[in-house]
Amino acid sequence: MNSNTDFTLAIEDLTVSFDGFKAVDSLNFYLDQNELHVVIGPNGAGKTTVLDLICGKTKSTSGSIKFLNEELTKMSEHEIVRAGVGRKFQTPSIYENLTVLENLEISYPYGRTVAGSLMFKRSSEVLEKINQTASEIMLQDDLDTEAGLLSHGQKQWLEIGMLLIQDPQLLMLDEPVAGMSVKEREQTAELLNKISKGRSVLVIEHDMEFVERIAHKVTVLHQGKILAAGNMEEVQNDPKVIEVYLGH
Ligand SMILES: Nc1ncnc2c1ncn2[C@@H]1O[C@H](COP(=O)(O)OP(=O)(O)OP(=O)(O)O)[C@@H](O)[C@H]1O
Repeated sequence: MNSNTDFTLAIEDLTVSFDGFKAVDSLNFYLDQNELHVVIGPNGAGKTTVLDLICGKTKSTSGSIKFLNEELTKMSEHEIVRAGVGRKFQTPSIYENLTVLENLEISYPYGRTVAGSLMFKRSSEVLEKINQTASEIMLQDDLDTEAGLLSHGQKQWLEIGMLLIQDPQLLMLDEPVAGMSVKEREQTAELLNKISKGRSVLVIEHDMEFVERIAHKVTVLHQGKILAAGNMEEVQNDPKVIEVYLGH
């Protein structure tokens, strides 16, 4: 067994059964700081379930998930967010009729409710953080734009910004470029490369061109287990991976 202390995230022997069906089966998985790790694999492989387990949405049947040495399997979803885990789902959950600035402000960790944070007086510190986040997500010129008017890609970036403003040490993204234009994909690749510095990023993705652009490491899941792991080249040339996933 690895020593957990060196990793941002250390998953050991993690299993979840749904009515006897093991969606995740004795999984071992480690993530370093500054690492951008992509999980790929066929439909039903267990990718989303792994993210659900990490963020506490699904409870494990057995095994351990250590994040910065805290055991996540014992914590509620809320506690896991506060411990520094941010997760972006496929469909954006931004507030369409609020501006970009207001969306970012709502997500600032001082206010946990919409009403609470809107009533809070904006301090220069908060504004500075909002501006810094907006430029990171390429929306610095859209602070006063209603979120509903943004392009599909910009909405996805805004949601990433709403997570970034909370300074998560682990950011998880489920198919972040689905539905994006070619240009937006390129910009998202740059964005993810930037934001993996100083934290860990875990991405589920099917678009192999995008995976190639961003991944430091790739893990291939199949039937709840790791089929292969390594850098993109190793994984792409693995006959098992070609057989169950890339060859299709
Ligand atoms: N809450 C649940 N109850 C029962 N079965 C579930 C539950 N969640 C997931 N599963 C099953 O676990 C398996 C893994 O699903 P999961 O969504 O993690 O796969 P995935 O790799 O993310 O697939 P996709 O690429 O299609 O999103 C599937 O067979 C799914 O039906």
